[in-house]
Parts: sequence; structure tokens; C-alpha cells
Amino acid sequence: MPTSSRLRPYRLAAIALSAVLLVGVAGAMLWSIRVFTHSTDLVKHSFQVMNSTEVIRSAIRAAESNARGFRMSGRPQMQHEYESMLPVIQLHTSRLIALTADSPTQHLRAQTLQAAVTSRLRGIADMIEVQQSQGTGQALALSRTGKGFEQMLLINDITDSILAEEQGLLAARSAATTRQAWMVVAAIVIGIVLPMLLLGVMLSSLIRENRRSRLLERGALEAVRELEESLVQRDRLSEQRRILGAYAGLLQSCQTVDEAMRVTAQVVTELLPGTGGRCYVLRASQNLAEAMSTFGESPLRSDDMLEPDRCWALRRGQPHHTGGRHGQVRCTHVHGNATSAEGAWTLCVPLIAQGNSLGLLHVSGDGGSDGERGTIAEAVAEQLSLAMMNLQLRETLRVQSLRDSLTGLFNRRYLEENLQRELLRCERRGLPLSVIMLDVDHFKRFNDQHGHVAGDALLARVGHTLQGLTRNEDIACRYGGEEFAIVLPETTREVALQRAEEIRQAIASTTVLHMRKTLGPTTASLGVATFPEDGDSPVVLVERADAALYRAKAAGRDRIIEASRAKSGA
Ligand SMILES: Nc1nc2c(ncn2[C@@H]2O[C@H](COP(=O)(O)OP(=O)(O)OP(=O)(O)O)[C@@H](O)[C@H]2O)c(=O)[nH]1
Repeated sequence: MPTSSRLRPYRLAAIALSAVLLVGVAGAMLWSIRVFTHSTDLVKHSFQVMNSTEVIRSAIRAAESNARGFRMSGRPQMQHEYESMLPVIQLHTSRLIALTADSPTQHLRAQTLQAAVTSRLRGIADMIEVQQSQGTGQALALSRTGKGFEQMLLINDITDSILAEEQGLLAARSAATTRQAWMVVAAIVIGIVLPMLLLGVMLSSLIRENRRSRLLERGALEAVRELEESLVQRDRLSEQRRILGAYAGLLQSCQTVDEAMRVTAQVVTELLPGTGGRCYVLRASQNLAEAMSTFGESPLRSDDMLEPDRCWALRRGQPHHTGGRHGQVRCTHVHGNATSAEGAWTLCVPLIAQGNSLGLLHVSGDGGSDGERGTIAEAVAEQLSLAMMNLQLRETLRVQSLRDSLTGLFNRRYLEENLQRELLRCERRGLPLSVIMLDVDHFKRFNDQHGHVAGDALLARVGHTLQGLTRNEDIACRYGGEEFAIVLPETTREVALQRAEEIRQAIASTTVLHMRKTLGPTTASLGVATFPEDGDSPVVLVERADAALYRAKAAGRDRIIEASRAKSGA
């Protein structure tokens, strides 16, 4: 517990004690003033007593001396001076009696002195009267009696006694006054220093407490600010969780990867405002990733198509972050001019589910990147990967339900569903698409000669051949009976004709081992139609290719006819 807190209970007592001491000091000072005033009065009183005594003694001596001078010289001046002493003696004798009223001893001495002085003055007056009436000789005789001398000795003794007594009193009073003065000084010093010390301790305690209060206040403000920040962060996190939850729900309802990508673009824009990027899907061949959706705005741009080798995230199978503390080793599919790229950050998160690379989420933006964005992007990528995996599994199941069990190729329903999608995709990108229709020649005769089972084996062999000669992105299907169709996205007429020729030649050299007998080879006729020149809808393209196929049959079979002009492939 801090010292200031320990002192708090004693603070009131210290203030009360200080107040008492200060009151005491004030009282002591008043008392000392009174004491000094009283002492001064006493000292003054002693001096007045001593002064009056001295005056009486001097005046009586002067009166004596002048009277004697008058007796011897007869000079009126001396008589006059003698007479001038009389009122002085009278005045001071009366004053001395009054002054000594407080001291019986001195009072008695004063009265005795008054009597002696009066007696002496009467003697002097008698002598002057004799001088004036009977002459100097009689006056001299009167003075020679020695009575006057004795009276003067008595007066001297009395005045000495009075003076000695007063000096003793004065010394005692001075000593008492000095003692009292020291006591007052000590009381004042103690009375001032102690409250000052107490007040100093309290002041220091108050200063410490004030400082501690300020620290506590600052700490409280800091705690409030942190609380507010954590509340804002909590709100932001709960909002992000809400969006991610809603996103998961939306992904579950997505029908296609395309749709999932569009939903992802919207969600990332909401979760990571001020950023931009793209969602890529890796082709089944794993050799090319294609941007399926674009979101936000960014100073950087990522290519529409990219080989996995150009992205560190796809290469390493883990998120790749650039900018700030993450370094500046960017993937080569990311571009930006020198100014805009400066200070920008990028984040590539591979879309991986159950060990399979499915695509890529690329995000970039201006300024510093924080861990929160990375976490959000990775959470989105994780959900998207799972959704893509589910969609692809669903697609696989769907595709399997759309496979022809005899040949392993897609069935006609699958072709009808996917030709439309592929056609739209190529149309969107301004790319061509070709359709090849193929029919085994004289299959009825083959069936008749070798049996239906052998016919099945031949159809399975043709299916296998077609699977071997088509790409992953092509759609090879059994259109019906012994008729087949192959959709070649992003393929021109010329390339499609080359592929058709390869197929024709492969079938022409294909034999079937059945019942230990090698059957065949057989031949096939093919018709080729290409978007956009031969038509812009699935129905028209298939019809044109089919029409070309029948023209090939009519032209003698084992050949290829393109939709717009007749051409022998044999
Ligand atoms: N073994 C077998 N035969 C089938 C199957 N589906 C259809 N066929 C037969 O295929 C034959 C088709 O004969 P056509 O339509 O006359 O044609 P083609 O004999 O090949 O003559 P061209 O097409 O004019 O060269 C029919 O006999 C059908 O019974 C099948 O799944 N297995």
C-alpha cells in the first residue's frame, strides 16, 4: 500500500494538531506581549522610583547647598535657587509615595524619606529665617548644632535603601523577563516548526496521492480506450464471422464452380474493402489456371490465365504474401507500374482440398497489409476449396451418371448440357468451338457377321480410341447406337479436321479381340461443324455436323466432311 494511503487516516489528526499548535503559538505570542508590557511597566516603574529618589536626593542637596551659600553670602540669587528646589522636592516626594504604593517596604521608606526631607527643609527654612531676622552669626550657630548633617545622612541612607531595593527588583524582573522571552521564543519555534513539518508531510502526501490519482486516471482512460478498441474489434470480428457464415451457406447452395467464384468475389469485396483480386480455377490437366471472377480495385493486376509455375502459392501449396515484413518476391502473374506497385501488397492463397490443387485466390491492395486480412483470405480460401471439392465431386457423380457404361464415354444428355455451357464460354472469350459427329460404317453388317456381343466390343474399342485421342477439356460421348460426338472447345475448324483425321485413321487401324478371334478393322465416317461460322447454337452445330456425317456416308464412308464444304478425308 502506498505511503500516501497509509498517511490518509492521520491527515485529519495532523491538521487538528497543526491548528492547535498555531492557536497555541498565537496564544503564546499574546501572552508574551502581555508579559513584556507588564515587565516594561515594572522596569519603567522602577526607573520612575529610582528617578524620583535621585531627584529628591539631588534637590535636597541643592537646596541645602544654596541655603548654606545664601547664609554665607547673603546673595538673593541663592535664596531664589533654594526656593526653586522646594516644589521639585515636593512633587517627587509625593510621586515617590504614590509609586511605592504597590510595595509596603518601599512605601514605608518613601514615607520615612518624606518625613526626613520635610524635617530637613524645615531646618533649612528656620536657618534662613534666623539669618534674615537675627543675622548671619545666629544662623551659623544654628547650623553648627549638627542636626542638619544628621538629617542629610538619614536622607542619604533612606534614598540608598530605596535605590538598592529598586535595583534588586529591576535585576530580578529583567532576569524573569529574559527567561520568559526564551520560553516564548521556544514556544513560537516549536509551535511554528512542528505545524510546518506536519503540513510539509501532508503536502508531500497530497502531492504523491495526486500523482497516483493522475496515474490511475491515465490508466483508467487507457483501459477505456482499449476496451472501446476491443469492442470495435469484437464487432468487426462478429460481423466477419456473420459474413463468413452466410458465405458458407451460400457456397452450399451453389450449383457450379462458376457460381461459387462469383459469390466469393462479392464476399471478399465485403470482407476486405479497399482490395482487389481474382479467383482462379485450375483446369483438370493442372497445367493452366483460369480467372473465373474478379473483385474490387487494386493498383496491381493479375493475368487472366496463368501456369501454376508462375505462382509461388500454387508451386509451394501454401499462401504467398508480399509487402511489408513479408518481402517483395512477387509472383510473375502479378503486374503493376513502378509507382502503383510501390507499397502495395499481394496475397495468393492456393485452393486445396484433400490434397488436390483446385485453384487460386489472389488478393492485393495498397498500404500495409495486416495479419487479419491474411486470416480472412485464408478462411475464405478454405471454404471455397471445400465448396469446389464438393461441387467437383457432385459434378463427378453427375458425370458418372451421364456416362455410357459400354464405352465409358459421356452420354447424349451430358453432351446437350455441356455443349451449351462450353459454347457460351467460348463465345464470351471470342474463341472457336468445333463438333465432330462420327458413325461406324456398316455396323449392322458387323453385328450380323460377328454377333451383338462382338458389336459391343467394337463400340467399346471405339470409345477407348476416342478417349485416347481427346483432351481433358474435350467432350467425347456416345450419341446413340454406333454414333459418337466429340466437342472440341477453343478449337478451330482446321485443328478439328486434323483431330477428326487422326480419329478416322485410328479407327481404321483398330481391331477387336473377341472369342480368340481378331475382328476388324472397321471404318468410320465423320462430319465436322465449327462455331461461329457453321452456327451459334448447340442444336444447329450438331445438326450441321450430323448432316456433314451423312454426306460422308453418302460419299462412300471412311471419310470426313466439314459442314460448310464437302471434303474427302480418305
Ligand atoms: N451390338 C450392338 N449393336 C447395336 C447397338 N446399338 C445399335 N446397334 C445396331 O447398330 C446397327 C445400326 O445399323 P444401321 O443404322 O443400319 O447402320 P450401318 O449398318 O452402320 O450402316 P451405315 O451407318 O449406313 O454405314 C443396328 O443393327 C443396331 O441394332 C449396340 O449397343 N450394340
